Amino acid sequence: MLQMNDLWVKQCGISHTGSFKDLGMTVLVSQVNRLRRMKKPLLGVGCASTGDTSAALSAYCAAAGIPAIVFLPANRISIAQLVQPIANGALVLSLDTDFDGCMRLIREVTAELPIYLANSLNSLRLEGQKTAAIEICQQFDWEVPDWVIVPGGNLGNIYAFFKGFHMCKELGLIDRIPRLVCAQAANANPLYLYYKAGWKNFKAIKASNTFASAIQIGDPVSIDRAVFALQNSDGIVEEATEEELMDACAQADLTGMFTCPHTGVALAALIKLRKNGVIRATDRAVVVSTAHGLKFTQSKIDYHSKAIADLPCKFANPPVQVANDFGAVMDVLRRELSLR
Ligand SMILES: N[C@@H](CCOP(=O)(O)O)C(=O)O
Repeated sequence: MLQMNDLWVKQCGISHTGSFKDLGMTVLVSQVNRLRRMKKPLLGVGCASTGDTSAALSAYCAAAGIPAIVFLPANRISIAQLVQPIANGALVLSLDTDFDGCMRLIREVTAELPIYLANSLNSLRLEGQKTAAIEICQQFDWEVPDWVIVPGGNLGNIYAFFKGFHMCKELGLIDRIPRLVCAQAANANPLYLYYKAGWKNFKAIKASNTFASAIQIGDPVSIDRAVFALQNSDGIVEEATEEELMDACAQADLTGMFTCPHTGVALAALIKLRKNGVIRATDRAVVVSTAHGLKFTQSKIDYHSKAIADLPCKFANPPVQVANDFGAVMDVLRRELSLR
């Protein structure tokens, strides 16, 4: 469909807690562990989260015996993401606000109490996350891809990728930095709007509901870093509607992947940029897959059951209800298999 022969997906979500957040959180929690051994007075480590950061923080804090405190927007994250910090023994505050509200609160709280802030405005996180960029270079034997497409919400990750590529270039391991694309959900697109306005007058927005709930963020903490990364990599910002991102996920899953909606946003951006000729058929492009699709089964079930209002769900593959009867089963098989 895209007629590309050098297209890759960098799987950053097939990891211990099922998202790329593991890369940076191991670095941050290791440092906190060291601070505690040095008897620095820390009550614990805290974050605001849309579900992945909190899962990573809780897991590594549990392993290190450090109290974790997570602020989550009530009813805005998946069940799988909610149960991760609960199971790992974190103190979970489910707040009647969105992610941006949680972020404001945790910043106020950590200014008041000796709780170490674990969101990606802490550069230790980005030091860990940048290793994905180094790995991409290494996996291509230090040949730089033309494009790297990263979903963006709080916007630390796009900067972490830039940092990783920039470091490789400084070290002489690669000769250029790939063009970065930050892909946002159209329902949560403050960076896209800023880009379209020629980087003039950034305005935080109220993010609307999106299936890509982990990037449902209207006031990203790393906005300036993201702009720096994009401006210094001849970067682009693209957006994807709910229909585009869910269709892109479903199409990708047909290849054997099991994508999360945020990866769907990046894939939808790729499809658009390929269709309008910005990305060429022969370009080497890497789409960053940020989380495991198993964290987002409800939206996939709803899609494949065609149970989403106003979404045609073009690639739905609903299960066929059949009576417990040999003839009925044979009829279905004959009908369905002739269609595939
Ligand atoms: N998508 C994030 C939101 C928090 O962002 P972070 O960059 O500060 O970790 C999440 O999973 O919580």
